Amino acid sequence: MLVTGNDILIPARAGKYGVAAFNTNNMEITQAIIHTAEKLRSPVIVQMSEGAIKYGGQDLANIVKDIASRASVPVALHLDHGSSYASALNAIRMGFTSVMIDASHHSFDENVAETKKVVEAAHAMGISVEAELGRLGGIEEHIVVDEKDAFLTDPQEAVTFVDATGVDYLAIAIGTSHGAYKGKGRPYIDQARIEEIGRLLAIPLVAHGSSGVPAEIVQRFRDSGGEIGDAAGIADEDLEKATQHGIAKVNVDTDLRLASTVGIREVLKASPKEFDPRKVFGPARDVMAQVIEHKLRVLGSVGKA
Ligand SMILES: O=C(COP(=O)(O)O)NO
Ligand SMILES: [Ca+2]
Ligand code: NA
Ligand SMILES: [Zn+2]
Repeated sequence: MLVTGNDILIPARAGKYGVAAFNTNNMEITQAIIHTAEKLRSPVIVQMSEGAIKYGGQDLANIVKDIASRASVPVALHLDHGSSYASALNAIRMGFTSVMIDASHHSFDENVAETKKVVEAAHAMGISVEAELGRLGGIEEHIVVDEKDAFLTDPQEAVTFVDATGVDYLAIAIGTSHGAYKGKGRPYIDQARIEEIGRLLAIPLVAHGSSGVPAEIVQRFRDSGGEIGDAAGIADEDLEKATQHGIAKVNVDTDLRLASTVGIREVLKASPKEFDPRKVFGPARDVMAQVIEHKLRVLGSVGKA
């Protein structure tokens, strides 16, 4: 069933498990996410960035809403990295049940002001809101945040921010970053910082940049003709630990991008004569389902629906 972000994340925070928020851009990605969540009796969040809305629009949002509404587990449709009040309201008009307003690259006061506006409007319509405090490294959609500017979330500031805005869940910068290159080798996750913020805030916390970039998928990507440098993602045990101290929503996009491309590359390489799209996109869906299953198990949301 299609529900709000709070319907999924408040129980997750209380139950000390993480709920994956997977980015989608088409039908097959959406099917892999929701069907795997149903198979494992897991709640799940399907999210669309502004780029995905540009790419698939209301057509894609309607595919997500339709599959979600018929699903046997709770599913929320979430706007990822909404860049403005207008963008958040547009998503709500499209039927999203959760929206992120990401004003973390602005000053603290501007972030508070923008977030407050979205919270008031969204709550008037029964929609949950995510905001962000602190800056991740890597590329945040259009904003490139280089390492020295990437700053981690201050626990006291987080309390002030949540009190001032009434936001439902808070994305915090704890060492993760977007994309396949999350720093040299295993990214350092500031667990002490998560524990401190989790002690001070009862609301669900959000970890962005949480793809694991599994070595096996990276190898298959290379073996099927893909080119990628020494990619690294967050370690499973770091993610598991974070969910014990308040992280309840865990954003994953890169892993599905890699998995779907592996599925497609392997078919095209093995069967040069193939041109039935179902034979190309079907395997993409299967590889994504494997990656999704692994993530749901790592986060502990299996059987929670
Ligand atoms: O934070 C993410 C995705 O992060 P990854 O690049 O690690 O999948 N989306 O908002
Ligand atoms: Ca941000
Ligand atoms: Na988000
Ligand atoms: Zn993100």
